[in-house]
Amino acid sequence: MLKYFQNKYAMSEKGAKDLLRSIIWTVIMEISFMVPVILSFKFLDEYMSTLLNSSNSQKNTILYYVIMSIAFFIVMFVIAYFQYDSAYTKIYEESARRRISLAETLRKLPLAFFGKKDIADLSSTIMEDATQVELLFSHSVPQIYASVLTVLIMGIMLFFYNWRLSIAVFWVVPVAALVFYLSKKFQDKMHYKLYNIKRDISDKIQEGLDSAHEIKSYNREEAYSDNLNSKLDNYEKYLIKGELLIGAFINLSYVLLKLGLPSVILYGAYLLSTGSIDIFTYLVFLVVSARIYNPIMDVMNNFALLIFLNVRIKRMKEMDEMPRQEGKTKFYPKNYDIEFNNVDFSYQDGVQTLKNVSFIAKQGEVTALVGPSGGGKSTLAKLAARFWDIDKGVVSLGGEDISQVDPETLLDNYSIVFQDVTLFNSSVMDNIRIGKKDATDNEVIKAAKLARCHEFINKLPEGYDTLIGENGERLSGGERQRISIARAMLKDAPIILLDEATASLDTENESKIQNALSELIKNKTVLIIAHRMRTVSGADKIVVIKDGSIVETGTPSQLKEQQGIFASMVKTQYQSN
Ligand SMILES: Nc1ncnc2c1ncn2[C@@H]1O[C@H](COP(=O)(O)OP(=O)(O)OP(=O)(O)O)[C@@H](O)[C@H]1O
Repeated sequence: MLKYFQNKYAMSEKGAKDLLRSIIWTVIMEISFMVPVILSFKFLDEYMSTLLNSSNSQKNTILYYVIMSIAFFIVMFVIAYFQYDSAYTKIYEESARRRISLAETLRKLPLAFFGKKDIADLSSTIMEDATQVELLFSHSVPQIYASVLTVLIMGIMLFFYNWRLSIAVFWVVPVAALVFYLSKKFQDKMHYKLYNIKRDISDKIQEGLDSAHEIKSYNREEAYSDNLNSKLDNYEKYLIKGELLIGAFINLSYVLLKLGLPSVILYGAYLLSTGSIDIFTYLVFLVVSARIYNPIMDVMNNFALLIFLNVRIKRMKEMDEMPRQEGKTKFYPKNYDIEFNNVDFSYQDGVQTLKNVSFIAKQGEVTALVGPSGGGKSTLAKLAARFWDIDKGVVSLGGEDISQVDPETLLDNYSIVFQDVTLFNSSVMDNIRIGKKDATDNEVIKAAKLARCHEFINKLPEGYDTLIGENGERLSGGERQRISIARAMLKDAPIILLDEATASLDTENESKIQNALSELIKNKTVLIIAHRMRTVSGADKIVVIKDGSIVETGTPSQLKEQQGIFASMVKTQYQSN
């Protein structure tokens, strides 16, 4: 049972145990709710017979039942306490564990996995799905299982008590269940469809938020909102259709269930008149049939939620099963040479991005990756830092295969400056300090000066303490890039990856930064991607990548002599300048 819960609901062992405990307590609580009414009838039955027999034991009977009632009240209180604790407190603990484990999974996913579209999806899995699952587990799942068990236990007990009346109580259950079962396939389909439409809408909204500038500048607002509106209309249409049809099936099942009570009244009255049962038995069955259908209705009510839960759990499982990157957390390479050895890589099955790539980026040298757009330069740089794991071959650092090293440990050795700089809505000081958590203010300022940031930071309203807005919206492209360079300066790691690092800088700033970078990169392994040939002319080695393969390697002067792609790129750029 525990294993079943663990697999079905992607739970920890402790969570599965708590769920089982919660189900048991809910069953005990459901059954205990019937006891006071039965106790009252028992009391009435005995009290009446003592009255009729004019016996003297009336007082004793009352006292006995008062004590019983108080004792039972206490027992019910204790049961309710344990039920609450197991269904809420413990389930929330599991939920916290689930969120932590999802977040932990995120840490271990390949870094490059976090494309923009995926982020909307991931955050909805962590926040919305986890919240819904939490609600379902505290409010519905234990109740559903408990309801089924309660009906089973009560059914068996009643059957032994009086099988004929039990049939009158329970004949409606399989009939209602059949109608319900027949509608299940339809409900499944409806929920799946609705869920996907909803996800599609949140993706669309996220896309709108991410590309608000582009939408405005290309006058695409109307097209965007028409598209979103039609998706919302579609969602509403399905929602109404689904609610109506599901409601119709569920109500039909309810009506069928309700036929149970009149069956017991009529058949019980008949049995009573023939003397086959006594009045107490008749009353007990009336009480039971007034209550027993509630748990069954609960199951039906919550069944749709269970189907919905399955969809969400499936997504969580998918996330849990994504390939994680792990490896040793102690890593001391003997040098910082990066070597690609016969590397194949593809983002998607069937579309090979890199083919049989081999080259070395040596420590103390600047290795420049150049080539036509889409050739695979950025991909190569990302693979050098294990943003993805490769399909074939080896990428090694200091002779050690990086796929065996924990990505966080590995990245300690890298300073990375990308085209798209991510800044956080905190102070400039904190944004630079990301490069080195324990850096002093003076160290941050020194790095900022080297990256030519100091001047513009001082002009900000509160200098280094200025909050720079969501993703640095208050800074220009060049300023953001310089902040990113300052981070790299501060981190001062032995390997430097520069992806178009100076693309958004004006000529004056670019040359200043080039000087600063030349300080930074001394005796380091530098892998630089640059389109501008001026940037790479000082490189020690050029690697030309075209269509995912290396087509030329050598020093700039060697390649110029070869009259190949590099030479023609240099020529074209100087002509256009
Ligand atoms: N995350 C991704 N998922 C799928 N395909 C991708 C992804 N990133 C890049 N690609 C594809 O891989 C190929 C190589 O892209 P890459 O960005 O490495 O080229 P590049 O040489 O750096 O291009 P550019 O100079 O234009 O930046 C391209 O065809 C690109 O469409």
